[in-house]
Amino acid sequence: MYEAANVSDDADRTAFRRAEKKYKLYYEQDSKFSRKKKLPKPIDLSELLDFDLILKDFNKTSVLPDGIRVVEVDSSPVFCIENRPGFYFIPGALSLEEQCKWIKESLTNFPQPPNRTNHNAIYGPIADLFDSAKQNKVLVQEDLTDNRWKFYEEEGIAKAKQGSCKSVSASVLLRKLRWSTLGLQFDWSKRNYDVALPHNDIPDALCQLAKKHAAIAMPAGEEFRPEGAIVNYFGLGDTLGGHLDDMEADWSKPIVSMSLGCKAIFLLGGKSKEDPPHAMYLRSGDVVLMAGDARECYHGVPRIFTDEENAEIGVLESELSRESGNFFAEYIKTSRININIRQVF
Ligand SMILES: O=C(O)CCC(=O)C(=O)O
Ligand SMILES: [Fe+2]
Repeated sequence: MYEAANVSDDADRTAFRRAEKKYKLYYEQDSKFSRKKKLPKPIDLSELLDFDLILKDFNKTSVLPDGIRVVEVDSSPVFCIENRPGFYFIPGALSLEEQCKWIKESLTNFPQPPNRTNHNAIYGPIADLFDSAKQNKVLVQEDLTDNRWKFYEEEGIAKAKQGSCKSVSASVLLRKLRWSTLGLQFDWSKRNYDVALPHNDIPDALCQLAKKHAAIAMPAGEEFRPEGAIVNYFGLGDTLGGHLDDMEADWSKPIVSMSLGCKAIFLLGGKSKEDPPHAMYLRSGDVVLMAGDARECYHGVPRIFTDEENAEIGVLESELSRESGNFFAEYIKTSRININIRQVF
């Protein structure tokens, strides 16, 4: 499914790869300041599709840019791209309250065992990562032979480390959280769903939300069945390389993909990496659907924005800090979370 963003299999040779390089984060020396200071290199954003703007213009004038179509769902516009059938963009689909709820769930409950995360391979299952980070705890290796790790308060570390065990702080682990899986667990080494792995159902409220937004992309008369989900966590400089999600049985069913936190650039290519991709902004609250032909289209995230001007999460940040203290707000200020929900069978 995924390939690392920095693989050089196709170097600069494909249109998709060239777009990834065009939008990814590079640093350059800042001539005005000290020699060491580096700043993000400015990029040309003029070709990006901005569905927030398209929506505003459409509401005012009923005019759409070339190549963009609209379908109305419960009197809210859903946008399509003419040459990418099966792709749907629902700007601002999630309310502020829903965004806050799913950010909090993504950080607290979703990475809890039996759900797996990228940390499983090294540390085994880790419970209560978010709370441990909040309490400045440290994960210490207890037993070398069976690779057991346990959280300690900072003052307990000296004792725990007497045997020169390895340790890592919970806040570093939270920063390095890259994915967690909900429902049926995806096995990254076998690149498939492993139904034998213990798992919980996807929470009902998330299922209902996914079903509601999936409806427009579903074959007539059928209801979306959320069976597995991948939660992606992005910090500054993190990318998701061009890929297809092809491990689900029935590609007529959509992938329902929700964006939370900092604004990102999404590339929607074609069925070949030679097809020039459409580049578009994904903002907190946007929902994207990929069904049918669009399931065969390469896509990826070459960039997230964490600077105040581009991240566009001021309202979200203040709402999060108002209702639940600074920890969630601090995390999301420099992060993006994507929840993508799939019908597996
Ligand atoms: O982060 C995104 O918006 C896309 C995620 C995605 O394509 C995936 O997880 O398969
Ligand atoms: Fe994907």
